[in-house]
Amino acid sequence: MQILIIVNESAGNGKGRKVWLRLQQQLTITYQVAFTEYEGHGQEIAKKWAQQQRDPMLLVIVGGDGTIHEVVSGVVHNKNIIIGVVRAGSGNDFARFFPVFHNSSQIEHYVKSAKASTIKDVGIIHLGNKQKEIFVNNAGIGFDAHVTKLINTSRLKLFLNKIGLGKLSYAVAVIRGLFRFHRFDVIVRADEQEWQFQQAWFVAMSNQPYFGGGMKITPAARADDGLVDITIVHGISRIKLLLVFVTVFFEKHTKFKEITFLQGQHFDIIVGDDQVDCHTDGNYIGVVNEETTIRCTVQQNAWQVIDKDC
Ligand SMILES: Nc1ncnc2c1ncn2[C@@H]1O[C@H](COP(=O)(O)OP(=O)(O)OP(=O)(O)O)[C@@H](O)[C@H]1O
Repeated sequence: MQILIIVNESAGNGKGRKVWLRLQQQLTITYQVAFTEYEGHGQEIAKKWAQQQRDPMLLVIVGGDGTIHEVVSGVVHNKNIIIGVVRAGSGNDFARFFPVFHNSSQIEHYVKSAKASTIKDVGIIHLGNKQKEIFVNNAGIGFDAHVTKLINTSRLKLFLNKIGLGKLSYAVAVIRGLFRFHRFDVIVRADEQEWQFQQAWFVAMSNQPYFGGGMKITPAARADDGLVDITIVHGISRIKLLLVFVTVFFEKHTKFKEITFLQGQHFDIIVGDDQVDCHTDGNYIGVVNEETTIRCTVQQNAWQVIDKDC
């Protein structure tokens, strides 16, 4: 079985490089390696390799959720590619739900043994007619995407990274976002049904339960049920939103009347504001407005992951 390792050395504020150096020292099997050098490069590398592939290939990703998003985007519907991940990100929501490799011996054992894999769903969002993106973990519009944008554009992150406090940048961005963010009205439609929400903080579209670095926001989401799970947090104060974030860690947020859970095969989402931020798997993708219908669907049998924790 051919093995390609795609490494994002910058993932997890430099953790990618450390994890890779350890793997490199320990691996005794034959493999090829490619390093991502810029945003979107993971998708380009994965696509190029997958197109040439005639036999099964294990594609090992050393990185976080954003790198996984890019690589899976490059190989969806390619039956020869099996994804294995060695987590090296900051949030690592993928690794909280999907099976991953924890060390080099697990990779070697997998390659030498039965090489079992399972087939998973992928979420899809269309932003109007212009843009189509997949999501492996989740996509979101509103507060979570706004926080992602703040982290990406903040000079504070560079500074915190320099002094070894990079992990703080998420907390700082959440607090800044909490005071700046404008809540928005939103309509969600599915077949004949319509729901209207006022003063929404965010709409999360999930393929698996975890979001934002370990919050089990959508406990019912499963990546092989052919369904997408929508969570809308609406009509609550800033202080109560913080309370929601705390209770998510204990799965008590499901009791709030201001959090609505929907499940289905497809949804149309229309915001009543002119600039609402949007992300897929933690990668910021831009803004949507009243003119952009966001169509969210799911595709089954879209990609393969190693069968279970090795
Ligand atoms: N060499 C590089 N330098 C800078 N950014 C890169 C490089 N290679 C890839 N990237 C970008 O880095 C982004 C972040 O990577 P990734 O999501 O894996 O790490 P993370 O944000 O620390 O982890 P997580 O998403 O799990 O919190 C990716 O979306 C990718 O576009």
